[in-house]
Amino acid sequence: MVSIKDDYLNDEDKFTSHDIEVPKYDFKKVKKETDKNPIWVHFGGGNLFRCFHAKIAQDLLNSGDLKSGIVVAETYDEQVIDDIYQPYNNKMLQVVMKSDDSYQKTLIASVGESIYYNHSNQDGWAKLKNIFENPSLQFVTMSITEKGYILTDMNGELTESAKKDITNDPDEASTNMAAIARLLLARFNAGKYPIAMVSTDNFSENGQRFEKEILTIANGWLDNNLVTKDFIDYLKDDSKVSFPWSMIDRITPNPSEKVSNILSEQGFDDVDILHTDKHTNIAPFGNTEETHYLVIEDNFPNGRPKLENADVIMTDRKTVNDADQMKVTACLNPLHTSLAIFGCLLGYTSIADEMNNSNLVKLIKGLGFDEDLPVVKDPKIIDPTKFINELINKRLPNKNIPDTPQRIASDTSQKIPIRYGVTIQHYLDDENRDVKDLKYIPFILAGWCRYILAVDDQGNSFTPSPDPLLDYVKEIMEPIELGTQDDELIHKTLKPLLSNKQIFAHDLYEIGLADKVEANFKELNNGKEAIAKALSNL
Ligand SMILES: NC(=O)C1=CN([C@@H]2O[C@H](COP(=O)(O)OP(=O)(O)OC[C@H]3O[C@@H](n4cnc5c(N)ncnc54)[C@H](O)[C@@H]3O)[C@@H](O)[C@H]2O)C=CC1
Ligand SMILES: O=P(O)(O)OC[C@H]1O[C@](O)(CO)[C@@H](O)[C@@H]1O
Repeated sequence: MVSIKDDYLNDEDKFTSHDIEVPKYDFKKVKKETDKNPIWVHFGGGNLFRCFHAKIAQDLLNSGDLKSGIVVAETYDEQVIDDIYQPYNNKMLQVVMKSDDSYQKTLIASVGESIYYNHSNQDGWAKLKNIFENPSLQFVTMSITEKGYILTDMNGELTESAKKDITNDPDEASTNMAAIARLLLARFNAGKYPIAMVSTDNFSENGQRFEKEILTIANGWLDNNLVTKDFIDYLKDDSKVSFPWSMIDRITPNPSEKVSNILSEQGFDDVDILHTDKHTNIAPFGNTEETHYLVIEDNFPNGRPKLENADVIMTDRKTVNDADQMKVTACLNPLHTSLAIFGCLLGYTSIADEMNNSNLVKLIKGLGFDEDLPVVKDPKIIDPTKFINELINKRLPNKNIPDTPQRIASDTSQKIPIRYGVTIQHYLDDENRDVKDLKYIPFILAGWCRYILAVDDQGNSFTPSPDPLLDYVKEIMEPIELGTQDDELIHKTLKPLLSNKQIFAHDLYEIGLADKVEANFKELNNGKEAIAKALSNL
């Protein structure tokens, strides 16, 4: 048997005899260097980070392009640090699930430090502040999920926590954005050192959103005389603090039981999957796909390691944005989310299995090729048609990837405006197109309304995936049950939902799309098996 905790430097054979590639560097030296000269901090040490960012750092440590390891900071889930990072000396096993059914396994040791960075943990609170006061720090990356950036409620008003954060001492910060702004304030006070703050979360213009939220906090502090105007100038000065935009793509499902069992059969010891109290699903191993893209705006005021040597595409903001729009608003995520919604409704628990349903394939091809592709810009660095074909023909059907519609269905309310709203906007902006000609997008939006009923196509109830707006939308849909066909009731019930710009990016009544959504909803809600029927008639 081999364990992550085994000494890969002195007992490399133990790993290689189990087909596990080991780091080419001494992680203890890397740890020392991380303590002395930190370069890279990452917020949100979840599965994507472990399988993607940490491997990039490993490649750079292997090639000598990076000397110190990543400092992982968790603001949210202390169990991730206490149970998954610390007991394994911050090491993990990356499993790449290839389409030929094989696994490529790599021991990753590129995390030099892991910290629970939350006001409730004063040690971590002080430690990360110290790291931000160090001039050597060059950049931060983040994968804290879309909801990690939220400072406002449904009405666009600051949440209670955000209000508290802007009136309180920065050292009392409770939201992620205020806790990070506190660190930038420490860096400013230590010597106005430069830094790049790179969001690698899955939403368009992520750098801009990140910057806006940090400035919301900082301006609140200014209004309350907690900081000086100099601090705001520092944050706004691109040569001091930059917020590069990024596009990230690598399907990284939660650690799967199947992979755990296979690893165990192959003689690997650390296979227990942890389901934390805060709903992170994480393990000493991470499972991911082979295909991956990371595109980052090259704006790093304090320098950076040669990320391009680890396959990262470094380019200008416009190209990042085009690549991101291509992926998040057109060629991947809208397709993924529609498979998530209809997969849950049809009782699927595997994305790959859904790809054997010709009606679902017809749906995502119609959405991707007929509605999204014609209005999306070619980013030039990645060919959109090739990308979408690779997704439909190779990535989604890969049976070796244990991805589930339930995972992708989480937080759908947060994803809809970007995944469908942007394409809708393109149709509204183009005088040669009519938004009313859209067929697949209204059908999918109606599918989500049907999903909120939490009853599948066989009439069985299911538990919807976590979503910050779930209670709100469930209450709206309360008057409707499976089989409701009363036009007036459907209209009255859906009206507050479909006119909500926070969720749909548009008032669907104002733009003339709501009638279609209501009609699609009625069809999808016409009793048992109505969804399968509607899909086949599409
Ligand atoms: N998993 C994937 O395939 C990909 C994910 N992404 C992006 O990365 C994000 C994270 O994905 P995973 O690492 O796979 O998820 P995960 O569930 O494995 O980990 C989520 C991480 O975010 C933290 N987190 C959760 N809620 C938070 C909150 N409210 N505030 C601060 N931190 C919070 C968790 O503690 C954990 O570290 C996604 O939401 C997406 O934006 C992007 C491309 C691929
Ligand atoms: O819908 P989510 O939760 O952002 O996840 C989407 C999935 O597709 C991806 O965009 C693939 O890169 C990843 O974000 C994830 O595997």
